[in-house]
Amino acid sequence: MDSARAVTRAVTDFAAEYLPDAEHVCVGLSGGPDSLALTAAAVRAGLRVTALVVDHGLQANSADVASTAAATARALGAAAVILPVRVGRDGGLEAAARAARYSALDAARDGSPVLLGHTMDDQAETVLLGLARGSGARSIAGMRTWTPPWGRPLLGVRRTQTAAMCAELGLTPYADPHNRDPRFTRVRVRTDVLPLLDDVLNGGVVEALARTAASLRADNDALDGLAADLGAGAVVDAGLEIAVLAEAPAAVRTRVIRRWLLDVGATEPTTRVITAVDDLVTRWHGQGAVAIGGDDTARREVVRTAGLLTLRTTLRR
Ligand SMILES: Nc1ncnc2c1ncn2[C@@H]1O[C@H](COP(=O)(O)OP(=O)(O)OP(=O)(O)O)[C@@H](O)[C@H]1O
Repeated sequence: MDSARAVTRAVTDFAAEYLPDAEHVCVGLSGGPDSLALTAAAVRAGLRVTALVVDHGLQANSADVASTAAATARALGAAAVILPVRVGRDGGLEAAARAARYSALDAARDGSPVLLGHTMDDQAETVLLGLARGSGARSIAGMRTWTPPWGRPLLGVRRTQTAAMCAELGLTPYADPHNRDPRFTRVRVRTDVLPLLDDVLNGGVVEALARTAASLRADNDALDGLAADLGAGAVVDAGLEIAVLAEAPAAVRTRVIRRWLLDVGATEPTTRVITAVDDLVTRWHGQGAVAIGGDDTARREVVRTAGLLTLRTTLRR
């Protein structure tokens, strides 16, 4: 029962640190080994647990998978709710399924935190993929343990441990064929790239990548703090003062710009938009504008005028 004990300990430690007052938690349960082990561990940790099982309706057997997962959760001593969702096609199937899943979990959680079964292996895959794609520090920093209402108690746990816990408890997790389908980049990273890299470097690669993520998160947090201080002094009449911004290093400037864009109502700004707005600060003299989207009725731009970045909304005819 070594793995069951280790995984349960991870959940107990997580709950003590982040949810000292919570008696009820939800668990996002796909039926796979990670979230099944998480559900069992949360019950064993003494929490009152409701397993939320999202049925994306994308595979012929999805309703059976969901009801088996829910039944297993009930047998473990948790309550279980199945949430059928309709998945659109916006931004690709995987992204649409993820968006539908998170919004269903959020709608069903009823004020409770939701624990997710991401493991150290997921973290390592995210870091490696981010590095290979030239992503910024924010995405290479990987997932956080606690971004309310989402908790990830298993980020320090290996996937081998969740599988072993399921075996120890006699649980049969669902083996999602997607998780073995080599057409998915992440699957190739998991099955081909990481094992090879681990072999070449004599082991420890997953742990090392997770350490990289953790140290980047610490650096990011420090830069976020500096940016918050600078941003507080740079906002004038809902605009951003260029002179204050221009003195700061790029990592701080771009953070102030991102925060300000969010505050003035931009949806999650892309790196391209942030870089273009930053160019208004560092390269433009006089006037300039960057489109930041909008909708059918209005066009939105960031404009540089008289030492200030401001948001301009123009109604479309
Ligand atoms: N259909 C689902 N219903 C509820 N929660 C889900 C669902 N799919 C994923 N999740 C949650 O998100 C986490 C990460 O999802 P991901 O797709 O990476 O995992 P997975 O392949 O389903 O593996 P596992 O179930 O073993 O965690 C899961 O551990 C689970 O907590």
